Amino acid sequence: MTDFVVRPAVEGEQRALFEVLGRSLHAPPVDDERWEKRSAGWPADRKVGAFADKQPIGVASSVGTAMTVPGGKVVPAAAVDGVGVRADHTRRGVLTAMMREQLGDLQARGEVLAALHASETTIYGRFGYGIGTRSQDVSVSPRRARFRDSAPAGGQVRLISSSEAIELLPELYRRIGLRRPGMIERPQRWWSSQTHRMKDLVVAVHTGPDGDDGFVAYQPQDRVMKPPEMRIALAVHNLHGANTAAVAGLWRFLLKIDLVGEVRAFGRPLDEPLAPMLVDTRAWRVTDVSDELWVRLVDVPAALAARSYRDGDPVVIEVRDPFLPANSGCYRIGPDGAGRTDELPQLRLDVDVLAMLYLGEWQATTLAAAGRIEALQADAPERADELLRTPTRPWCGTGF
Ligand SMILES: CC(=O)SCCNC(=O)CCNC(=O)[C@H](O)C(C)(C)COP(=O)(O)OP(=O)(O)OC[C@H]1O[C@@H](n2cnc3c(N)ncnc32)[C@H](O)[C@@H]1OP(=O)(O)O
Repeated sequence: MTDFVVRPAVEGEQRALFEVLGRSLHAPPVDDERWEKRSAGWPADRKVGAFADKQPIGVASSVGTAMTVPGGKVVPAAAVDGVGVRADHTRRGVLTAMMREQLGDLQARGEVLAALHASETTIYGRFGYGIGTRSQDVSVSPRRARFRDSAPAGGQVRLISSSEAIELLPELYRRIGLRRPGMIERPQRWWSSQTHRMKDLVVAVHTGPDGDDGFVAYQPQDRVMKPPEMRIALAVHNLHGANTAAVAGLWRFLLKIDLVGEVRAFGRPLDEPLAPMLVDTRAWRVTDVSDELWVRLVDVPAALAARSYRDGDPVVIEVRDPFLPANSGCYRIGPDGAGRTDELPQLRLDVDVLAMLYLGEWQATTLAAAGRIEALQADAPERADELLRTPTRPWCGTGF
């Protein structure tokens, strides 16, 4: 029996919904001071609420953004950023009802994709989300990390204050931040939500031949400043460059800072080309690889039409989308683009699996071998790989 209602939140309900979210994520209660800091970044707009006896018991929030897709187009997208259900109301279908309401809202707004960072991998597949990007955490030893003569060099790095960072980074990110599939525009609200964090971070900017072209934000950790040990670790939370030279320049900077025993970087692209730049490749140690962005094709025809495809024989894919059935059907993808077709399918897959292929993270052959794709023609997975291949790994690089 449904004993709750799900509807868009209205003005005045924000704080109670924020509390529901916080509690579901085991955050401390929201006092006035904390709410003061967060309220501007938590408007009623784009919040779906669930209510039982008029009390809020669930929330699903999103922010409007845009995402780069393979080929370089940037499409309207939703960053789904706050989902929680009160612990005494879970497993009764509250999230399912909120997801239905939210996806309907995103469709109405004309958003082609939705994306989120999942707290658990078992939640979102049923709503059509699949792992669209993965990332790695690395630990680098500055003592061992010597760059080869062939590694990109040049450029300058300067430290800036947190108030300069608040001024400069939004514009810099706007110029350099959409270069890979999976990267998203950072709305002003995102930057505002980072303002209080920025004070704890050290920020450095890289300048290349065409001006500022990269930045890194890091934080000292595990401080040991007692002889004979004088060491800290640096935790890198954000490192973006317009090109490989800028990324390499920022890494060179981090790895030559005095008194640093380890540089830990979180959520880096899987194809960050740093290890092969080093004389001792084991100085670059991957400590974790995990799902980064879960992606949902909200409008499958528009999403497939927006990305580019490589040369190769076209493939007909049957997509099953029980949650948004209008997306279901057969699509022909080929070097000239993609669209609906009446032709017989050669591959059959669920919409969450299409999301795994869409940005180029996974190969159709891998997912067919795993039983996630049904190959109705034996060579169709290989042909799909050819068409969908991307020159760089997709990566988001923005937490939300
Ligand atoms: C983008 C983000 O914000 S990620 C953060 C997500 N939030 C959290 O992790 C906070 C803590 N957890 C919660 O608030 C809730 O448990 C939620 C939001 C994850 C799920 O809400 P619920 O209302 O319980 O989900 P709902 O009842 O609609 O479940 C739908 C299905 O998903 C399954 N499911 C839901 N949550 C989980 C989970 N954490 N692990 C495994 N299965 C799950 C249910 O068993 C159910 O399966 P069924 O359809 O086979 O019966």
